[in-house]
Amino acid sequence: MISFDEAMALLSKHIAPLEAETIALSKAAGRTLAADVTADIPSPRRTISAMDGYAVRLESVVSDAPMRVVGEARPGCPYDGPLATGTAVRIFTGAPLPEGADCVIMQEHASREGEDVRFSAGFGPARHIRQQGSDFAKGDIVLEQGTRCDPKALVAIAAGDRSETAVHRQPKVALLATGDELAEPGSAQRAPYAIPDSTSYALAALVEREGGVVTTRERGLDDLPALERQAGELLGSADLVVVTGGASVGERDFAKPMFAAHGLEQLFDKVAIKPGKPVWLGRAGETLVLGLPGNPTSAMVTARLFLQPILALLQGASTAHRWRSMPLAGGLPATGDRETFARAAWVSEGLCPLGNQDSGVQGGLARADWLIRCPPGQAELPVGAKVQALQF
Ligand SMILES: Nc1nc2c(c(=O)[nH]1)N[C@H]1C(S)=C(S)[C@@H](COP(=O)(O)OP(=O)(O)OC[C@H]3O[C@@H](n4cnc5c(N)ncnc54)[C@H](O)[C@@H]3O)O[C@H]1N2
Ligand code: MOO
Repeated sequence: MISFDEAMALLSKHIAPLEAETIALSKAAGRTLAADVTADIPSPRRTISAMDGYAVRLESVVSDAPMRVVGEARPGCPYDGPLATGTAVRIFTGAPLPEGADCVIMQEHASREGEDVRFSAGFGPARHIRQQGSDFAKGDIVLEQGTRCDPKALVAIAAGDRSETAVHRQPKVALLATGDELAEPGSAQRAPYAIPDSTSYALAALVEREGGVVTTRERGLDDLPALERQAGELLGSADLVVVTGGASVGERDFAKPMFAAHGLEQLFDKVAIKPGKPVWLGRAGETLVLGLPGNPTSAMVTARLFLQPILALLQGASTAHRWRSMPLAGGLPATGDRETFARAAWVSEGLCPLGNQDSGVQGGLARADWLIRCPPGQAELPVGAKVQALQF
C-alpha cells in the first residue's frame, strides 16, 4: 500500500496532456490552455479617461475662472486635434484623452454655462487617466499555458483581441458502476434488496464540471465474463474509464479482473487513506482506468482526490490540490494509522467536522464542503487549531 503523496506523484509521472486543438473563444469556457495567450492589442488600447468630466491641461486651470469647452470625446469617438492651452474638452469614461491633456476633472467639480465651464477648487490630485498599455502591452502574455478558462480568464483573452485559443482536447470518460444490487434511482423500491446507484450521476456531474465529456454512464452486474465484454467496449470509447465498486477483496469484486483480460497494468493498488483505501489506477492499452470504492462517501472523496487531478492532468493543467490552512470550529478526533480526509462544513468561524464520518454516508455529503487532511497518528485537535483543508 502506498501513501497519498506517492500516489499523487505517480499521477503526475504517468499522465500526459491530451493533444491540443484550436477553438473559438465562444467554446473556451472550462477548457485548459495548451499555449500561452499573448495580446494582439494593448489594454487600454489608447490613453483614456477614467471618469465623466472635462479633459484639461492642469497647469492652465484657474479655480472658478471660465474655460472654453472646445469639443467632446466619447468612447470610440475621439476629440479631433490637440487641446489648446486654456481650453477644455467634454469627456466621458473610456474616451481617448485628447492630445495635450493631462488631467480629467470629474463633472461633480464642474459647472457648465453654455460654451464655458468653471471648476471649483478642491477637485483633488487624481488625474483620472488610464495610460495606454497600463494593464497589458501588445505582445504581453495575458494567460499562461495550463490556465483553466474560467469566466475571468475569458475576459483576458477577449481583451487581447483574440477570437480563438489553443486548448487541450477534452478527456472522454466512461463511467461504470458495478454491483448486482444497483438500480436506477427511482426504481430501487420495486425490488426488496436493490439500492439506488447514487454515485454515477454525481461522478458524471464532477467529470463535466472539470472539463471532461461523459461518453457513457452504465451499470454492470457482478459477472466476470459479462464485465470483461463491457470493459472491452468501454476501453475502446474513452481516454479514461472510471469503475466504481468491486474494488475490495470480496469474492465478487471484479473491478480489476474485468480489465485484466485487456492487458491492465496497475500503476497503484490501494492507498493508505481513509476513506478510500481500495482506490486503484491502471492503464489498459491507451486508456486509463481508475477504480473507486463502492461506498458512496469513499467514492466521492477519492473522486475529489484522484479523478479531479487526473482530469486536470489530461487537460494540461497543473495538479489541482490547493490546500489551505484553516481554523477548526469543532474538535477533530485523533487519526488512526491511515491518512484521513475528514468531511467538514464551513461555519462562521472555521471548519466543523461532520458528526458521521462513516464511508457509507450519503445524506450528509452535501453539507461537506471541505476535506480536512489528517496525517496518520495525529492526536485529537481542539477548536482553533489550524488544519490543511481542500475544497470538496
Ligand atoms: N475484508 C475486507 N473488507 C473490506 C475491505 C477490506 O480491506 N477488507 N475494505 C473496505 C473498504 S475500506 C471499502 S471502501 C469497501 C469498498 O468495497 P468495494 O469497492 O468492493 O465496493 P462494493 O463492495 O461493491 O460496495 C461497497 C458498498 O457500497 C455500495 N455501493 C457500491 N456501488 C454503489 C453505487 N454506485 N451507489 C451507491 N452505493 C454503492 C454497495 O452496495 C456496498 O454497500 O470494502 C470494504 N470491505
Ligand atoms: O476506507 Mo473505505 O473507502 O472507507 O470504507
